[in-house]
Order: sequence, then C-alpha cells, then structure tokens
Amino acid sequence: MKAPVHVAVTGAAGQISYSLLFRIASGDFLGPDQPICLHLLEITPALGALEGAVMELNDCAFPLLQSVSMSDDAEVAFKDIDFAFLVGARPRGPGMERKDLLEANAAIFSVQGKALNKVAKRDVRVLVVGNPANTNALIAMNNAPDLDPRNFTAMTRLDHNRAMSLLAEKTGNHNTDVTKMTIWGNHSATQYPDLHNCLINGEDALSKVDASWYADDFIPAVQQRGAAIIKARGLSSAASAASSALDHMRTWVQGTADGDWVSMGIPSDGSYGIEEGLIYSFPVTVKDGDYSIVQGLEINDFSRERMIATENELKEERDGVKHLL
Ligand SMILES: NC(=O)C1=CN([C@@H]2O[C@H](COP(=O)(O)OP(=O)(O)OC[C@H]3O[C@@H](n4cnc5c(N)ncnc54)[C@H](O)[C@@H]3O)[C@@H](O)[C@H]2O)C=CC1
Ligand SMILES: O=C([O-])CC(=O)C(=O)O
Repeated sequence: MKAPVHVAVTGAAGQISYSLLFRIASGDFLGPDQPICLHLLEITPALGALEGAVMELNDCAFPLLQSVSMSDDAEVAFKDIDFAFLVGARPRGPGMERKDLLEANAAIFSVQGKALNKVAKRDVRVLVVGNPANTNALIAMNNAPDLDPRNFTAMTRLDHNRAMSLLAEKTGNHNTDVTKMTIWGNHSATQYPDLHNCLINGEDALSKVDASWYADDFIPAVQQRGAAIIKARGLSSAASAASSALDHMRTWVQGTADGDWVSMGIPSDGSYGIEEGLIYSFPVTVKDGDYSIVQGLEINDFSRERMIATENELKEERDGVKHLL
C-alpha cells in the first residue's frame, strides 16, 4: 500500500467542500490506490457544521480515507501537508464582480501563506480556489518566501472546462474531441478564452465556428458563466468548482495528455510579455509533476489586446493589496 498523502482543504464546511471532500476521499483525486489523510480548516463558528460533514465522511466508510483532522488554526491544519486546496473565502452574490471580494478575502490568504511557509512540506502544492483566486494566490505566494513560488497556483480550470464544453456543444461534438483550449489571464470577466490554437478532432476549431459567434457569444459566455450560475442557482458554482479543482491538482501530479495542454493560473515568468510575478493563467503542459508554459504560440492583435486587458486588471488588483505582499 502507498504511503498516505496529506491533503488540506480550507473552507471545509462550505458548499464547494461539500462536494470536494467526498470526491478526494473516494479516490477521484489520485486514484483508487492512494490513501488520503484529510486536514480540514474552518473558522471557529463553522466548526460545528464541519463536524457534521466529518460525520458524513466517516459514514461513507471510504477505504482510502486514513484520517480526518479539523482545526481553526492554519498552522495546525497545514502541518506537513502535501497539497492545499485553499477554498475558504467569501463567495460573491448577484451583481458583484469577484474583485469586490478582495477586501473581505485578501487577509485570509496572507495568514494562510505565512502558515504554509512555516509548517507545510517544502514541496507542498497549493491551489487557490477562493476568489479573487489569482490575486489571493499572489498574496499567499508572497507571504511564503521560503517556498518555491511555482508551487502557488490559481484555478482557471473551471473556465477551461466550461470553454471546452460550450465549444463542443456548439459544434455538435463531445468535450473529449476538443484539445488545446486556452484561458489567458484572470479568473474574472476579463479572462480571455482563446480558440486560435484550439482543435476539434485535430482540426482548427476557429474554422468550425463563425467569427462573430466566437467574439460576441463564446468569449462573453465563458467570461460570464460564473455569474450565470449564480443567477440560476442563487449560489455560486460548487460541484463544478470542486470537480475542476480535482482536475487541476490531478493534472499537476499526473501530467497532461500527449498533444494537449491545460490552463493554470501560475506566476508569470515573463512569457508572452506578461509581467513577471503576476499570477496569470497560461496554457501549460505538465510532465513529472512539473508544469511548463507552452511557448511559441502566435499571438495576433485580437488576442494581444485581450491578454493585455486581463493583465492590466491583475496589476490593478495587485496594487490594491500592496500592503499584504
Ligand atoms: N476559482 C474558481 O473557479 C471558483 C472560485 N469560487 C470561490 O470559492 C470560494 C468558496 O466558495 P463556496 O464554497 O461556495 O463558499 P461558502 O461560503 O459555501 O464556503 C466558504 C467557507 O469558507 C469558510 N472560511 C471563511 N474564512 C475562512 C478562513 N479564514 N479559513 C478557513 N475557512 C474559512 C467559511 O466559514 C465557509 O464555510 C468563494 O470565494 C467562491 O467565490 C467558487 C467557484 C469557482
Ligand atoms: O462566479 C463566481 O463568483 C464563482 C466562480 O468563480 C465561478 O463560478 O467561476
């Protein structure tokens, strides 16, 4: 039997976690032969609700689940962890942009960055889901100077999956026929879902759709999908966010398929002229647990304009939290 991996989930009593915890424990994260120890973090008033979720986890009698611990102290929850799903943060309601959450949520990620720096395994892999995810990841990364900045990532995989699914539906294909989707930039309404390199069954995706559908329907639909879910459900995406968080972390461990890539919010190394250090979503391939930005893609004026707009938003968000960096 493999040694267990230690997985922290914050906001463990919240709605995303109500899906995420059960899927991690059932083997959807790292497969049916990987034992799991869960380290759950919540704020003190939510520990009672968390206890209920833990009772349910136990009631599932998951063969892979070795232990579950609960804490309201990040330095306890993050001790010696291999993976951190940083989900705990306020969600937005109708009419809000994700960056409106920055003031409420930013402080959480400076505390948690410091705690990771102090007690997590040195190769801990961190995924920030809580919004605004890119800038929260930037804050956590900057508060963990002893950890490799490359180990701090933000989730744009949900946007990536949404884009694949919308394109497949429009063209009468299945999402598994779609490869090389790219989300550039911020997990926000400025994100740029780029079809210029995307393929459907190995053929140029843009040749299969109208240019006006791409610019006027597809791009805004992906950008606004989170808001559309909030409008329909009265609550933000939860099961789909959990599923994409698992996809992100699993790909980071197990790698990308040959001939394909995924989108991840990662610290920019200056590729494609994006300011170094910003947490920006790029197309990446993953091999042996390490990601690399896909290089050499041709960027036309249409794409460049959109890539810069979302970069500018990230710079503004960063400038608004300078005191936490
Ligand atoms: N990046 C992405 O694609 C997506 C991000 N999100 C974001 O994920 C976050 C969580 O969403 P939900 O689970 O729906 O919200 P929720 O409100 O149901 O749960 C959030 C939980 O976090 C807890 N929490 C708050 N501060 C905390 C702290 N300092 N430490 C630990 N736990 C803390 C709360 O007590 C609550 O139980 C939101 O910010 C939401 O906007 C949601 C969907 C997709
Ligand atoms: O839209 C929201 O606030 C939640 C979220 O990030 C998403 O569903 O993409």
